Amino acid sequence: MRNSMLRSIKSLTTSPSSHVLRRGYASEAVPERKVAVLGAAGGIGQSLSLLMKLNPLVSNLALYDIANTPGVAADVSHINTRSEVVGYASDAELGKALEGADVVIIPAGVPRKPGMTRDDLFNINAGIVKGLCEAIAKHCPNALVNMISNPVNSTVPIAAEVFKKAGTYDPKRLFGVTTLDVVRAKTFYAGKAMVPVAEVNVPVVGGHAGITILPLFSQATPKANLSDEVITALTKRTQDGGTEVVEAKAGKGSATLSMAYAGAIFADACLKGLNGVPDVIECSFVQSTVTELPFFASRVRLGKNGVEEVLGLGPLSDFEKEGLEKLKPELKSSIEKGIKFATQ
Ligand SMILES: NC(=O)c1ccc[n+]([C@@H]2O[C@H](COP(=O)([O-])OP(=O)(O)OC[C@H]3O[C@@H](n4cnc5c(N)ncnc54)[C@H](O)[C@@H]3O)[C@@H](O)[C@H]2O)c1
Ligand SMILES: O=C(O)C[C@H](O)C(=O)O
Repeated sequence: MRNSMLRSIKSLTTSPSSHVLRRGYASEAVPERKVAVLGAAGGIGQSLSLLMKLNPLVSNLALYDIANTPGVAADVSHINTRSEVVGYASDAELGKALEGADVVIIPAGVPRKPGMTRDDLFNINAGIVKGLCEAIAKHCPNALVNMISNPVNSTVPIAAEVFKKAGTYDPKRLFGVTTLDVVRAKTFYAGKAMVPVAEVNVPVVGGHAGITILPLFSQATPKANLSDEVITALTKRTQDGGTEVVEAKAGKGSATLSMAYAGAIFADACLKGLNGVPDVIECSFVQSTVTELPFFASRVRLGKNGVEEVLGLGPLSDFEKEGLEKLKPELKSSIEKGIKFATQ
């Protein structure tokens, strides 16, 4: 389909039945914000598009995929919330999808099957991410980029190199989405610590694959007196959380629903930061000087320009210090693999 506008339906901005809109418009002016989802018709993309349609901070939602976009865009566009939804279905329409975007979320690419590592996705996903980032550099160089496509430890460095080559790189605007690791760590911790899950906070640092995922349960709140054995088991479960889902889905892909939830939380934090909401803090895989590695996930303060501040690791237990040293060689090599791919 050549026409770039597959579906464009303005939401019912005056509908008295919309609680979301009443909340959004009652007392404060909400700025216009465009969010683009690249890979919007996929397992993550569909649920994430739904969740972004429910977000009152979004005024324009651009849904892009190389397959099945019209149906997803038409479907999501019928929801009576603030944002206007437009679907874009081919490479020729990617520029229009990106134009004016404040936040670009990328869940495009293939997922794992049982027995695969995230790095096994590199050969296909590296090229997909590179192409999409070239288009971002051209059409919305100032957007905050939320990279979901795996292997995140390599796709973020690929994006950075593409942007450097285009002369648009701003490390404050590039994020690897590691929120799902935090979501899992919170859930698993709450179960063992017997505390209300909604009150739990756990930083997760490092990267997003196996042992590079390092949850800092010594800093978890509310505090609980968990044994070393339980902490070791919680750490392993968090590191293997993706594999747990891949195996349960038995060949039908990897985490999509929990990832969409996590992606929506992270994009919402980016939008809040852009809108000047103070003290918005999330963990993310960003350019970093927290360790000697050029990219590293840690807590990040978000603001009007993206990353306001990359926060340090805080005090680590001996177990976490050991985990930190163990993860560095693997993370380093994944970062270097991404850089090499993009610069060759
Ligand atoms: N960061 C994380 O925590 C996390 C969590 C879960 C999954 N993932 C990763 O997210 C990616 C997507 O997973 P999924 O389950 O949604 O896969 P999926 O196969 O269900 O969906 C991927 C979508 O990407 C689309 N696509 C492929 N090439 C594209 C391109 N060039 N431009 C636009 N769209 C394109 C496909 O058409 C498809 O609709 C995988 O790489 C997966 O490993 C990351
Ligand atoms: O495990 C995967 O392959 C997908 C994702 O990275 C996850 O953590 O669920």
